[in-house]
Amino acid sequence: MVKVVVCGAAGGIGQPLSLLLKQSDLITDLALYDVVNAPGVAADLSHINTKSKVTGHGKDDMDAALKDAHTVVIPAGVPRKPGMTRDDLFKINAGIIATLAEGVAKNCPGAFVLVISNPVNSTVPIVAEVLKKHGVFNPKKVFGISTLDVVRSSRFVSEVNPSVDPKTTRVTVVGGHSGVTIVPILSKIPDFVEGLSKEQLDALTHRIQYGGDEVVKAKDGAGSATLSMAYAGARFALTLLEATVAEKTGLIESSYVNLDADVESTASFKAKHGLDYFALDVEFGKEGVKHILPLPQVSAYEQTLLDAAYPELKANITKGASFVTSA
Ligand SMILES: NC(=O)C1=CN([C@@H]2O[C@H](COP(=O)(O)OP(=O)(O)OC[C@H]3O[C@@H](n4cnc5c(N)ncnc54)[C@H](O)[C@@H]3O)[C@@H](O)[C@H]2O)C=CC1
Ligand SMILES: O=C([O-])CC(=O)C(=O)O
Repeated sequence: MVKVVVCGAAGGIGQPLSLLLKQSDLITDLALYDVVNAPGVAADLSHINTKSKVTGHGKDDMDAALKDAHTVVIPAGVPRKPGMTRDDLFKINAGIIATLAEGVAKNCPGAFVLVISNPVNSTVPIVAEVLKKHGVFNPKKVFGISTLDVVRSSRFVSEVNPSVDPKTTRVTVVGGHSGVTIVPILSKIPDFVEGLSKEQLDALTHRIQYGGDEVVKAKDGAGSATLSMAYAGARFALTLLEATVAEKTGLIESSYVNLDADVESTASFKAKHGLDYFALDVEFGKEGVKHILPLPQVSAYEQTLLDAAYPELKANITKGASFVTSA
């Protein structure tokens, strides 16, 4: 059985994400959990003629939804409105995430946990601390989903230089998932940065760092990115399933992870910056994180971006972790 659970499945991200996951033959059971409308969404999706069996689980049915899950994807919680930062969501979403992590610890302690709910920089440490409290934390299995930053980068780069194919050009984005903590390493794209003026580089970098705000503003109070996030979340989840279920090798996605997932590769970076979590390119294996690729060589411009990211990231991590440890 390969059971995938979507928590927050009736929401703006949850519904299209569940639809995309329903396309996969690697999934045998697709469980949709939400505090509202999950049975309706499940009934609808269950008519699609692919292999997985779809079940819907309402408010009082979290344990059954999570029972024996292989992978749990979490887009549960509130999204931003114009004028808010992702950190403004902490007050409501921290408790939601902690409750779901308790459910994971109790019902599927060995599951891969993919955290979409914001603020990702803090919600991932919350999940980790709850799992630690229960003695079931495996840093190789908990992922913050920063894939949308990579997806956006590929697209935005192709808009600046139309000879770049957005589908095949992967941009490495490191750091975290909010504002200045999102650090695109554009210098790694062959022959790209050299052709840009300083103004173009500034504008592109800003657009990648604040791509979420662009959508929040355009939706004008009706929420944040949902369709592009569902695409990005499905891409991440399905790639992880290819590695863990189909045992394909050499698969890489960027993710915001606990650096202890690959101590050998990250120990000196962690010691130097005092950070427990950071988004880096991650190679997947059967058990989740196989290898965290080291921070690539960066330009002087990118070093300035990194220097701005570190303190904010550190504060976000501490806030998330202490929500659990000092509760
Ligand atoms: N990581 C990323 O790149 C991105 C993250 N997000 C974040 O994803 C989250 C969800 O966004 P949307 O789907 O647009 O919001 P939404 O409000 O449309 O959907 C959220 C769903 O979560 C459900 N929910 C609330 N409390 C729950 C609980 N305790 N258990 C289970 N379900 C619960 C709600 O009923 C709702 O259906 C937000 O925090 C948003 O900021 C959004 C876009 C990108
Ligand atoms: O901006 C937001 O609040 C949602 C998000 O994380 C994104 O679109 O990157």
